[in-house]
Amino acid sequence: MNENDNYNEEYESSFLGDMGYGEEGQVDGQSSSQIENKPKIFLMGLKRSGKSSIQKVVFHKMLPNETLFLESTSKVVKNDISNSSFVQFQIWDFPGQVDFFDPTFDYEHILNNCGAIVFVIDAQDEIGEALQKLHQTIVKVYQINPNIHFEVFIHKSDGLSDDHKIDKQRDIQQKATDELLDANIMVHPSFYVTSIYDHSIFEAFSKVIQKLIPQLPTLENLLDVFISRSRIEKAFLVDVVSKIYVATDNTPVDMQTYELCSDMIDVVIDVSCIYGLKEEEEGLGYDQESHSVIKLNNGMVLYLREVNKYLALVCLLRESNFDKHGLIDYNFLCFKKAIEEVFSRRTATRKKITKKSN
Ligand SMILES: Nc1nc2c(ncn2[C@@H]2O[C@H](COP(=O)(O)OP(=O)(O)OP(=O)(O)O)[C@@H](O)[C@H]2O)c(=O)[nH]1
Repeated sequence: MNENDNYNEEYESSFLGDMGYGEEGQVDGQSSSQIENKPKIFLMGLKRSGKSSIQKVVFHKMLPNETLFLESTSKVVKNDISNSSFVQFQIWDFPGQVDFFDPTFDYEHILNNCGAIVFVIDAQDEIGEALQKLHQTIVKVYQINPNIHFEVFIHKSDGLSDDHKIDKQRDIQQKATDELLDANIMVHPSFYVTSIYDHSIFEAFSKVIQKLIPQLPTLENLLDVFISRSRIEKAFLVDVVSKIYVATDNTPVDMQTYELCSDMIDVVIDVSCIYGLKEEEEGLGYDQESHSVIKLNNGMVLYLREVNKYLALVCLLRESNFDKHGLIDYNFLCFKKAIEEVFSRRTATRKKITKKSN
């Protein structure tokens, strides 16, 4: 099997292309070496476990119900995800029927630039075969590139009761880690219970991607300082198009809060598109003017500000702490400036690397 014969490139589906964004995220303007050098995330797992659906729902805004009509993938599908300044990577969707370790497939070469392997297990199906394949994959990949992160999605959890979900996760986690210990493989995969029918898939993908962002500790520190100075309960730095959060402060993430913050982006963009854009003007309805405050009936306030053309800061705070909102606005400007610095350093470093490699 030849690598080049077996993938479909779906670069045209990049959100950047859709939104007409240019500069850094430009897909068409990138040389093939630039595209190749982006970290890769591999989606693997048995047939019909839900790999293509995950990719379509998270990065292509496909409605979960529409995935029912997805055909089985027959070739490796490469997707270039360049929608956010911090999130630039490729996703490779491996069909369940393809044997990744077929000797004629140049897997050693492609594993070298791989950042993470997301292994999808259908939680509604028999797990024995999936666990076996997961084990084989980890053992082989670890020998070639021990730096790859292994992420296991215990998927289609919507079909399970809450108790059953916990049991399933415990069972899979226990069996998978025991087998690795027996084989003396020092890998600690992360496990997530996911479904495309709720926000769990976005939360899990956010965590997978965060591990690939070298600036993550800086972003988290900035968010910590920002929330403590502004008396905010929770803040997310969200990629506007995919709704993946690239960073959050270090207080625990509650799924409902994340869902609320993510829904707020939709509300703001929908209202901007309907009432904010001039006639015949096309666009995402999101620019440097975008900001919004929504007071909820439970005494909490949602606060959204544009950070750059890809990212929004969405916060949840108590209404009683919103009295000094001038202070929050001021702190936000300092936060935004700091993010710009992180961003410009990154761009400068990249340019240097590109120059050197030329
Ligand atoms: N209930 C439920 N069904 C899901 C979920 N995710 C995917 N599915 C369904 O699972 C079926 C298979 O999904 P695909 O995304 O085609 O699976 P795949 O792993 O890409 O399959 P191959 O291309 O054959 O490797 C589809 O009917 C999806 O609608 C989920 O979270 N919950």
